[in-house]
Amino acid sequence: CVIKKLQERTFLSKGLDHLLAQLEKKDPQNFFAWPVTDAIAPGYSQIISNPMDFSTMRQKIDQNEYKHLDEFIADFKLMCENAMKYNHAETVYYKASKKLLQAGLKMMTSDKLGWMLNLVP
Ligand SMILES: COc1ccc(OC)c(-c2cc(C(C)=O)n3cccnc23)c1
Repeated sequence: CVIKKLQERTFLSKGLDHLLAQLEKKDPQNFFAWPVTDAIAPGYSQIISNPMDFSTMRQKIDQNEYKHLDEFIADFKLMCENAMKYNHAETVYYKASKKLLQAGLKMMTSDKLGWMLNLVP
């Protein structure tokens, strides 16, 4: 019923809020906090067709755009993979994104989160 759907929705967004906060702590330099601009990364918008960053993920949580945990995980992976595509392997950004991806996926795919995987069918 509608009430149950709404309850599940807020339950999921509470869980995603918590996950996002944990992920943001793993980016102390705030390289992933905001959209990357062509001003700071020449040609970025030509190379990266689907940009993603933590502030956009926050917006999507607040607008209930994530129906499942795996959609949230897909955006997190997209954000990290963009950084590994645009930046060369020896850059601080490539290294930070590789480390963030590994630590983030480890945290999100642990069995502790099983309860979130089947929320909001
Ligand atoms: C040096 O301080 C900042 C501050 C914010 C940034 O992105 C939001 C970035 C940044 C973040 C990135 C990424 C994530 O590719 N990047 C790539 C090239 C040049 N700068 C960046 C760097």
